[in-house]
This record gives sequence, structure tokens and C-alpha cells, in this order.
Amino acid sequence: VDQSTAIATTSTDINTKYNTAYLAFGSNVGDRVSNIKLAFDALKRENEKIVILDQSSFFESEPMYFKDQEPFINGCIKIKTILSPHELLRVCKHIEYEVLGRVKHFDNGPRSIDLDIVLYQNADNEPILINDEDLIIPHPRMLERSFVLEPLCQLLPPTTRHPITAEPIWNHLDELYAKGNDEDNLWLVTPLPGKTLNTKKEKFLKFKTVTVKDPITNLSKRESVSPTYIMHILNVTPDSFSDGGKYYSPENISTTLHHLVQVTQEVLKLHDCIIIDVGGCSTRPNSEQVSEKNELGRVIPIISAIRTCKELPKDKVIISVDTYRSTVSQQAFEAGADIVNDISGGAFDSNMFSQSARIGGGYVLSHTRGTISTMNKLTDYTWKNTDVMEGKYVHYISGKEIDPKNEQLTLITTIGQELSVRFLAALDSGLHRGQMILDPGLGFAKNLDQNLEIIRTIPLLKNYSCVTPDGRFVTFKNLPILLGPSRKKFIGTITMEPEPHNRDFATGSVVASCIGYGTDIVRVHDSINCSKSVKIADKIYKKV
Ligand SMILES: Nc1nc2ncc(COP(=O)(O)O)nc2c(=O)[nH]1
Ligand SMILES: Nc1nc2ncc(COP(=O)(O)O)nc2c(=O)[nH]1
Repeated sequence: VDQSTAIATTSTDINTKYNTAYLAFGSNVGDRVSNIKLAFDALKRENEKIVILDQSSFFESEPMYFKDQEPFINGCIKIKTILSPHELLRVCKHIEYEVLGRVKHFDNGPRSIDLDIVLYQNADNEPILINDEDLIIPHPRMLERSFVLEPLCQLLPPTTRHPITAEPIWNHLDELYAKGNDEDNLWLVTPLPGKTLNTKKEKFLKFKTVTVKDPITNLSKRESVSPTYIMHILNVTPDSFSDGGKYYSPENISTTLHHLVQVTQEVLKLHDCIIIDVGGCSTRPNSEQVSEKNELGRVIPIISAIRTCKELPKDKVIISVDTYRSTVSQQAFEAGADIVNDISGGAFDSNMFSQSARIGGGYVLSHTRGTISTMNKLTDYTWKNTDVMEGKYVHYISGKEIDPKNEQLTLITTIGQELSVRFLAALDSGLHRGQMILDPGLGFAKNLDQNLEIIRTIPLLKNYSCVTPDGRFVTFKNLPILLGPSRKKFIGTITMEPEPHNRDFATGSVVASCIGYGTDIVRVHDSINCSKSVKIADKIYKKV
């Protein structure tokens, strides 16, 4: 009988009262993300003794203390457990040494997995303090570690206080960043399927965000400081509003590939990689929705062709599939896609979230309302929602509670609140927060002014959190944000340009503005020219 079985012979019944614990995980040996997932699987095998309730994103950081080792992947999980702190410690050690075969050479050295208990609350939600030889709770070094505090603050509302200092944990994180040590700044990494060919390392999208204090208000907020990704639009549809299927030639894929090779070579002159977003079903307002069979017939062959094309290097060409259908996304991943770009926020296909959870690739969680044919009428964002009027939601920006009825904040807090509902539905279907990219949906149930306001309030969405009426905490802190302004109607209206494909120059200006407000990925048609706008905007606004 191994130790973990011996620990918990307790059977649990419905009256079992669960304790809550927050664990910090880290790995910097081998395939770090899969080591972490193996550790999660081992925790889940503890059955009802341990239940994982929430997981942070994955963060990459340089090693602290002992520098001469590989970068770590870190994060935190929230669990409920019937185990005592010491029983839980024994399970964590069992997972580290027996399950993952960790070998400890010296303190702070390389490890395949590290599972530390950071905080522990008993069944009455009272914090448990322990100061033993083998176990100290709260973790004694948590307040000096951004790789613990940043992921932990994705799981804890800003009101949560450290049991000993009695100060909000969010404040401790701000104080840590205020010291200005760049090695405290983390990269959020979005794991993609497969491995990079040359280094055999995990494939990621990577986003670096730093906390800056406003010199006047002294408010701290998160700002992007990593290169913006270009998502190149490849509409393989004959009727797309913006390029009329210019590159749509199913019977002649080599024409499409030739075009993609040209675009990719130009973009890679200025950028490290390119995302190619393959869409087989136009989503312009009121467009007729093509059948699933036709959509598959359009997107799968081109995704396979991209993956086998020698002039499109696998490590630098990331593929997303623009679909709201789970069958299409499943087959697209089998053909080599890395990300599903679902404009519906998982609302048009009830299997999309669970499907994307199984696949484990990137997932773009977009805001919209209604359907393709009704969304244009659903642009009323004034507070009529009873949940809000009765104050059932608590909204935060940068950890500070805000009044959602404040005119300046109404649009972005409504979008934040409605995205939170989809975000929780995704988590409940098993989708990992670390897979998610947010998109407030320009042109999806928004009018012209609302599109412009969304761009201006990206910094607020980036720092948005809320507590729902049933007490669940959601934060978009650190999540990458994607915007798709390219050639859209609001650009045509402002510039009096009726032809979408004549809107590329103006799109370049909008892309620069989006980056100035902190957007992490821009979805564009004319990627060659926009790659220059992005390069300059990254230099000006992100200093990269
Ligand atoms: N970036 C980073 N650096 C580190 N340095 C030391 C330890 C050792 O931690 P321990 O005191 O819990 O063994 N863990 C990490 C880590 O997880 N991430
Ligand atoms: N994530 C995301 N995907 C999208 N797909 C299609 C369109 C419609 O534009 P198109 O028909 O020109 O592709 N816009 C978006 C967008 O704004 N965001």
C-alpha cells in the first residue's frame, strides 16, 4: 500500500467539510508543462481527497537564488481537500519524488516538479498557520516571489489578506514590483500543441507584462512590453466582406500557398513569427452561414498544405482556425492548427469549450451577443441588467473596486462582466485559463463609437476583475488581448471609404492605436504593410 493510499482511508460523504489550499507549482527540467500536467493528474488521482478548483496561467521566469539553471514554468492552483496540512504535504512530496521522480541535488536547484503549500484555510475558511521543522504555512518566501504572487492573484480577489501581515496579497505583489527588479517580471506563456522542431522545447505564445505605477494617481496597472503578434487573415471563403475571397481557390491550393509564402517571408523580416488565421465561414454581420461540410472542405486542405509546405517554417508559422464549430476545430487541430479562434465565445456550439480543453491548444474567447444576424441590433450597453443594478456583481480595475454605473466605465465593465460569464463556463468545461486569449469583439454587437471606446479602454479590460453574484472570482489580469479592426465598417465610415480592400492604410493607423493601448495580437488582412505599423508601434509604445 503506498503512502498516499495509507494517508486517506477516510471515506468522504456529502456532509464532508472541505479545507481550501493554494499550491504553488514550478518546473525547470525536461518538458516543464507536461511535468506540471502530470502533477495535476496525480493530484486528481487522489479522488475526493483533493479536488482542483482553479488553475492560474503558466508563467516563465528566470531562476531566483541559484541563477545557473534553466528558466522555470510556475503557477498556482486552488484545491479543496479533506487532508490536513501535513497529510497534504506528504501527498505533494509523494508526487514530486515517487510520481515525477524528482531528484534533489541541492537547495534551489533544478527540479522536474515542485509543489509547495502556500496558503491553507480550514473548513470554516479560517487561515491555518503552521511553523514546524518540515512545514511552514503561509509559505515563508511567498512574499518575495512574483512567480508565486502573480499566479496566486489570478485566483484570489483583491480583498484577500495575507494571514500574518493582514495586508491584501495584491498589495504585496505591487510592493514587490515597485522594487523595480526586472527579473521579477514574468512572461505569461500560452502552450501550443507539439514541440518546436529545432530545440524540441515546448511551443508557446509568450507575453511579457509589467506593473507600472501612475506617477499621479499612484495606481498600479499591468502593461504589455513584449512584441505584438500579427495574426494574418486567410479567408478561404468566396464571400468574405473584406477581401471577397481573393485568395480562395480550393481547386488550386498552390496559388493560396504562394501568396502565404510571400506574406510570411515579408512579415518574418521584422517579426519572429506569424499567426495565420484560416477562416472558411464569413462572420460579417448578416452573412449567410456556410454548412459545416463546406467549411471543412475549405479549411482542412489549406491547413494541411501549410503544415507540409517547406517554405512555411513550422516553428515560425502558427496556425489558428477561425471557426465556432467544434467539429471543424477538432479536424483543424488534427491537420496541424495550434489555436481555435471562436468569435462566438463558445456560445454557438456547446461542445466547443470541452473540445478545446481536450485539445489543449490556444483558445480565443471573444465577446459578442446574439447571432450573426441579430448582433447588430444588440448594442445597448446601458445598465439595465438587474445583477448590476442590485449591485450583485463587484467590479475591480487594477484591484480597486469601481462603480459600474460610472458613465466612463459602463461599456468595458459590461463587456468584462459578459466575458466573465463565458470565461467561467469555459473553466467549468475544463478549459484552462492558460489556454485563453481575450477578444472584446470589434464589430460584434458594437456600433462605431463603441468600437472606438473598446480600443481606448483596452488598459481597463487588461486590468479587469469581478466577483460574480454567486461569489466566483474572475480576473483578466495578464491574459493576452487580441483585436481584429482590419478593414471593418467603422474604419470605412470614418474615412468615407466604401471599399474594404481600400481601408488598409487606415487599418495601419488603427493597429498602431490598438498597440498603444496594450493589445497583444492584431488580426489583419494586409500583414505585409501592417507588419511595419506593428514594428513601429511596438518600438514607440512597448519599447521593443
Ligand atoms: N523562477 C523560479 N526560481 C526559483 N528558484 C528557486 C526555487 C526553489 O524554491 P523552493 O524554496 O520552494 O524549493 N524555485 C524557483 C521557482 O519555482 N521559480
Ligand atoms: N478573434 C477575432 N476573429 C474574427 N474573425 C472574423 C472577423 C470578421 O472579419 P473578417 O470577415 O474580415 O475576417 N473578425 C474577427 C475579430 O474581430 N476577432
